[in-house]
Amino acid sequence: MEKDVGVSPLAPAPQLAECWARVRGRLREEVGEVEYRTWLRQMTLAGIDGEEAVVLLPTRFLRDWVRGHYGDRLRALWVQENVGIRRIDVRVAANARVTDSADDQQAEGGLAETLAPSRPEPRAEVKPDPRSDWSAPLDPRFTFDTFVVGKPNEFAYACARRVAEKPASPGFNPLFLYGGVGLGKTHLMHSVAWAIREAHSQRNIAYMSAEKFMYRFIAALRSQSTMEFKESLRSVDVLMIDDLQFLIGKDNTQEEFFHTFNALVDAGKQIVVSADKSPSDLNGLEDRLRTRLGCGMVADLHATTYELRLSILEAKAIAASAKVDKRVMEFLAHKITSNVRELEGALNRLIAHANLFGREVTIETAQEVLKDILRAHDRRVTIEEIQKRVAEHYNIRLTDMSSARRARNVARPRQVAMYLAKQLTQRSLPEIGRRFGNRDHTTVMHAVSRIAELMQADSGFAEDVELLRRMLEV
Ligand SMILES: Nc1ncnc2c1ncn2[C@@H]1O[C@H](COP(=O)(O)OP(=O)(O)OP(=O)(O)O)[C@@H](O)[C@H]1O
Repeated sequence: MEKDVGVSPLAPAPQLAECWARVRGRLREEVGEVEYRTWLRQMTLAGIDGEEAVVLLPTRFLRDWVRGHYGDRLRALWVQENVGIRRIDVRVAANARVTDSADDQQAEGGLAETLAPSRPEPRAEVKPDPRSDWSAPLDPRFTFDTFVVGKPNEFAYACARRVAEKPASPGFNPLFLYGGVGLGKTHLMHSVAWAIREAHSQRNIAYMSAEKFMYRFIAALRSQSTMEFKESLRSVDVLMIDDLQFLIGKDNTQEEFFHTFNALVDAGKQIVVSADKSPSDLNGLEDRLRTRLGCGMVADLHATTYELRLSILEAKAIAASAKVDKRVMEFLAHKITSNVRELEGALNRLIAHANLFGREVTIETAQEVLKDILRAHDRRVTIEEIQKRVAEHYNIRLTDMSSARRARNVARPRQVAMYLAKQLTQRSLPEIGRRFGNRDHTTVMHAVSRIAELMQADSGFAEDVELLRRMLEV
């Protein structure tokens, strides 16, 4: 049970209100508009209790969230106000009401009207509002308009569009989007949510990461409010869970998700899920859940092509109103191939550099500014590629990389490949050993030091290995 909030403000209300407005304003600047509106907008100040400022929120969930995520900042900001506050207490408001209106005075964080002990209010039952409680903030940059479509993602994009236009249509429920890291799954999910929100503002959309889903579920178990949890979750029209792979191994949460999933699909609600693998490859997910996830539309976001990467860079440069030399973008699209997030990060860094020095970035400057990213990328060559290149170079069969043959003309190239695998990849010695016909890690260690020795002793051999390294790094 919550303590009753019967706190009297020490400072006169107008002064207190000013302090509180400053605290809120600074927090708003720090966390950004989207985050502020999602979590903090409904805070009200109950008053000051000795050295403690008492802040109210309308639901237990919001209270826990604000306490856990913003409690320290709130305290620090209050301390800065120099009115003797040392602690913050975040509580559920006795007569809280959840409001969705941005204009609402109380929701905008005014001084709570509930303070005066002389005016006891009955404790209202706070119904969790699925929209403000459930959904994580949507990134305003992640819309269909800003999503660049190319061969690798056109199918996923078309499916997402279709779901946004006609939620819960047969064959598209659930929509399961999957693909490697940073290929646009979250971007597409947010786009679907924005589009549905725009076309059907009355629909309740709950978008959250699987991690958040689990957090909420566990919090509900702890506070013995699982019924409330289930009811509020089942009242949404569109449930979107990002990074579902997080539920692997979390059996209880999977179970809950499975029931929610069934209840929503049976009620004709749309589910959209993203993961890093297809349902059939998500080992560790219960079979029945896997089957259900795969029975709607499954769409893969494939690895990007050079053309798509270049188009994305062009679009992002335009969006940032930045002029970036086409050759620099081509260089980036060529070099940074693994994920779009990293590509975007590199572009942003170059734009910041150009702004700082007031001149356009050249390829040479890009190489210098992005040294760390490019180096990490260069190292991302696979053991298979190394084996293939080295086998070709020494004219031996690829299978000899893993065979038991010990003849010098085979064993030496194999050692070179092991040496390069150690130098150019992040793999451990045992892992490298496994890829070379299940050899022991001491064999790899021996190969690495033997090749280093030979390179010291024989400059011709050293040049040969260096040449191979350069070829693999391109
Ligand atoms: N096709 C695209 N067009 C425009 N931007 C894109 C595209 N694909 C990815 N991005 C951008 O790349 C970044 C990473 O994308 P996103 O977060 O959606 O990836 P993800 O697949 O969800 O990654 P993770 O596996 O880490 O969850 C975002 O800034 C997103 O806007």
